[in-house]
Formats: sequence, C-alpha cells, structure tokens
Amino acid sequence: MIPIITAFERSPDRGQGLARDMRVRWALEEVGQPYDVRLLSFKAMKEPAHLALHPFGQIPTYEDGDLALFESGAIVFHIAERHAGLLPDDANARARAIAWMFAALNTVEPPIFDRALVRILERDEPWYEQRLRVLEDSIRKRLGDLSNRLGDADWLDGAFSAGDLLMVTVLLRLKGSSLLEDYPNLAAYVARGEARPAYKRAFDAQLAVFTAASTG
Ligand SMILES: N[C@@H](CCC(=O)N[C@@H](CSCc1ccc([N+](=O)[O-])cc1)C(=O)NCC(=O)O)C(=O)O
Repeated sequence: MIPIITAFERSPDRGQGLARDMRVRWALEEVGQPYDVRLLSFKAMKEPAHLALHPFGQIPTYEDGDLALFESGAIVFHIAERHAGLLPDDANARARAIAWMFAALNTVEPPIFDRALVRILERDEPWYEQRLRVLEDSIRKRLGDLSNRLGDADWLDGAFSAGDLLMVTVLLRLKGSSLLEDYPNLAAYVARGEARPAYKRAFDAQLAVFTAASTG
C-alpha cells in the first residue's frame, strides 16, 4: 500500500511547481517513499467525494490506509515523522526545525501568497497599487530578517530539514522578482533547494502532469 496524494488535473501555474502538491511530492522524494497521484479537475475538488477528504475542497490531500490528511504542512510533517531524512533525531534540533516549518507557513508565506492573489484578483481595483506596496514592504521586512538569520549558511538550522523544504517552496513564488533577487543569499538558498535531486524528481513529475494535460 503506497500513499495517494491529490493534485490539479491541469495546474493554473502551467507546471511551474507553485501548487502545493509540490511540497508533498518533494518530501516523499526526499525520504524515498513511492506514491500515487489522483488528479482532480476544479469541479471534482468541490464534489462530495473530495470534500469528505478536504473540508475546503482543495489539493493536496494525502491518503495512506485509513489515514486521510489535508494541509500540505501537516502532510509534510507526517511524512517527516514517519521517515528519516527531514527532521533531526536530536529533540531540540527537531523542535527548532518544526519551528521553521511554522515560520515558513505562518510568518513568511502569508504576505507572499496574498501578493500573488492581489496580482491575480485585484489588479483592476482602485486600491491595487497601494495594497501591492504594503504587501511588498511586508515581504521585504520578512525576507530581510530571514536573510540576516540565514547569513552564509546552507540551511536554516544545521542539516536540510522539512523547515527548509517548506521555506524554499514559499520563496519560490518570488523567483525572478527583485523581491528575492535583492537578497542574494536567499536566492542562492532557493537555488540550493532546487538543485536537490529529490526536488528535481518532484518538479519533473508535476510538470509531466501539466504537459500531458496540455497535449491530451
Ligand atoms: N493551506 C493549504 C492550502 C491549499 C491550497 O491553497 N490549495 C490550492 C492549490 S495550491 C495553491 C496554488 C494555486 C494556484 C497556483 N498557481 O500558481 O496557479 C499556485 C498555488 C487549491 O486547491 N486551490 C483550488 C481552490 O481553492 O479551489 C495547504 O497548504 O495545503
């Protein structure tokens, strides 16, 4: 029995790895756990069968035997708990790595995700420019603090952990923008994550889904 995750049948990001199944795929590849994928249309995500798995009608979900999980951070944590390779064995180091998981999702991601939504949904609103400026100031504050903490280290706290995995996926949404490039050590940190063989396997797998959906 191998775990099954859900993902977009045709990701709006055109296979660039920004959808949150990417985090789960990457974590599974890091620990060497094979998995299956159930691809869902937007319509199917809102139907009872999927709502039974995901109360908000979203992807990803993770099923393994009689366990059904939603929330990409919780799924990555579950994988990290069950396999070596994503969280340290030392209790204090493990607790710090988990703190970085929360920091990625709860401190750094919100302004970055809100900026992405504003740029898609509110571009024509009268408040657009000001809203964007406020969000970008907030992002720069977070990235400045993160850059100062990372310094010239490879990862946030010793060995690569699930905290780095989540932080890299959060920062990847800024790839190519001056918001990230203005912090060279953060741009290098993201590139380090992308260079990991497990990341590449995960990225190629989700890109193959989009490519197949586009040529089908
Ligand atoms: N907090 C949840 C959030 C899950 C979530 O946002 N899922 C999105 C896809 S990943 C978020 C996402 C969407 C699109 C892009 N993109 O670049 O096009 C990137 C990321 C979804 O199912 N959206 C459909 C819906 O809500 O009806 C988690 O981390 O699992």
